[in-house]
Amino acid sequence: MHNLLYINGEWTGESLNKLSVHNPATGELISEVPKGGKKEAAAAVEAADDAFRTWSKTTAYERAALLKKLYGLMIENEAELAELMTREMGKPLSEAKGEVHYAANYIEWYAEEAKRVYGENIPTHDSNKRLQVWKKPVGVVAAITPWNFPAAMLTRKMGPALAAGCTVVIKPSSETPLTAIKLVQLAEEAGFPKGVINIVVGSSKEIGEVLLLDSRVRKVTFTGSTEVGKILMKQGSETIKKLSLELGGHAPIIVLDDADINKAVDGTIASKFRNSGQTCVCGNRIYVQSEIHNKFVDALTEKVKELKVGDGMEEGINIGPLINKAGVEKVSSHVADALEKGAQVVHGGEQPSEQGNYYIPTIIKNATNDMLMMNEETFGPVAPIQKFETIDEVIRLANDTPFGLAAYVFTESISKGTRIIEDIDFGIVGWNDGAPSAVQAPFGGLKESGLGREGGHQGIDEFLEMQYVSMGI
Ligand SMILES: NC(=O)c1ccc[n+]([C@@H]2O[C@H](COP(=O)([O-])OP(=O)(O)OC[C@H]3O[C@@H](n4cnc5c(N)ncnc54)[C@H](O)[C@@H]3O)[C@@H](O)[C@H]2O)c1
Ligand SMILES: O=C[C@H](O)CS(=O)(=O)O
Repeated sequence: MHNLLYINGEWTGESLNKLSVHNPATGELISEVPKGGKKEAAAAVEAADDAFRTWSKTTAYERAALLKKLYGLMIENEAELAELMTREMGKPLSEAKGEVHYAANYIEWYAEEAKRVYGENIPTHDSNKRLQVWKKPVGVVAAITPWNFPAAMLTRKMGPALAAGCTVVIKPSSETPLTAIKLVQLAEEAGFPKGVINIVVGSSKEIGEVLLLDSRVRKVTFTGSTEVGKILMKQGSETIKKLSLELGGHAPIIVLDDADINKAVDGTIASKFRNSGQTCVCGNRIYVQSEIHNKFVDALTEKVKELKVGDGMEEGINIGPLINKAGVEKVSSHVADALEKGAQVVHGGEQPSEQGNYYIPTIIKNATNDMLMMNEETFGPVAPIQKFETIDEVIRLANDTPFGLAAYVFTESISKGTRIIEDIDFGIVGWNDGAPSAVQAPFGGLKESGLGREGGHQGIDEFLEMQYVSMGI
């Protein structure tokens, strides 16, 4: 099967100009994909709008059956999907296999949630009336996804949208379109009717304008940078789009003096270095209380030195390449800025060689709040450590950011942990846990990290409208 666009049940786009997909580890050309634009986006919206009339009338059980078939096909194709992800995005194969299951589990979870969309009976004030709340699918959904989790960020949207009875137009990142196209191929194989699922790859500005400005698109669900999220919010206001925004983060990791050092080190590594530090929930700044500071730095350094850097297709690799040269340049500039402002490199702090988009997993100490990496997403394998004295101080430091996605607290004290978590403004908190994400839990941020939640029973509400019905009898 070629890598094409999928619109109204047809694989199309052969005659269009192509965009190239390269392996970030080797630079090799993996595949070419048609570069779609306004025309293809408009055709996809048309197809999704037509299909909505029938798809929205299917039963929850019919939709659940198709989602379960797609789940089964994803698991059957785990190896191919994982290799595709590693080759187009760079993450180690072991992480890519994990993402296939994470992504498939969103499909399975929402196959069941489809059957639990309940309305309400409201106690009437008038014996001649009956009051009810009916739930209905919102309509045509545009799903715009990032490159760092090419499968999971798509199924976290596609799963609930389809389960609710919506139709979808997918716009994946041009860095990693192949995984998304493969998932749509599997959806076609599962038997989803034509027009229910459509995918358009290409000019994000052109495609985005169509998806955001066409009134037939009733919902836009976006995962990506806060900068782009703000653009989409402005565009969506033209037709009052329902919006879900899963945006950037800048997670603090807080380690108190009474922390279990092993939990704190293992949790920091899980949070910081997963996907080579290219996740929205990565710890971006590490605050360590003064008494435990040196012990924590030594223990973390010892573990980080064991992380192996290389091509994610090789056995035993923990840190793959960053997505592209720009990613490496951003990490290097953040490290250089920190060193200029007085930080010290404990381990790493450079590329292993000029070849490939690799960066050595890095530990930096004596970080201070004026450094770029303490304020902007580094999106790379760099762990800056700043010492603190009091709980009030670290709550102020943690909250001093426009972001509010994830945060991590390592303490064995129930009272201290509760006090900190109550006072920090983040949508997701790992308490002695560096990997909190789970399909059954609501994922999302506060402040400039986004709007709405994905995952959990809350995630399907983003694709439903409620209708209040007052019935005279
Ligand atoms: N909160 C979350 O769940 C979450 C998850 C993953 C990544 N992210 C964030 O995403 C960012 C990294 O991903 P990225 O580099 O792909 O982000 P990005 O914002 O550059 O791109 C995300 C998607 O938006 C598209 N896009 C870009 N400009 C657009 C426009 N004007 N109109 C329509 N679409 C447009 C891109 O092509 C891509 O498909 C980081 O900030 C990371 O924190 C957040
Ligand atoms: O990068 C953002 C992803 O949502 C991370 S997670 O795999 O969902 O934790």
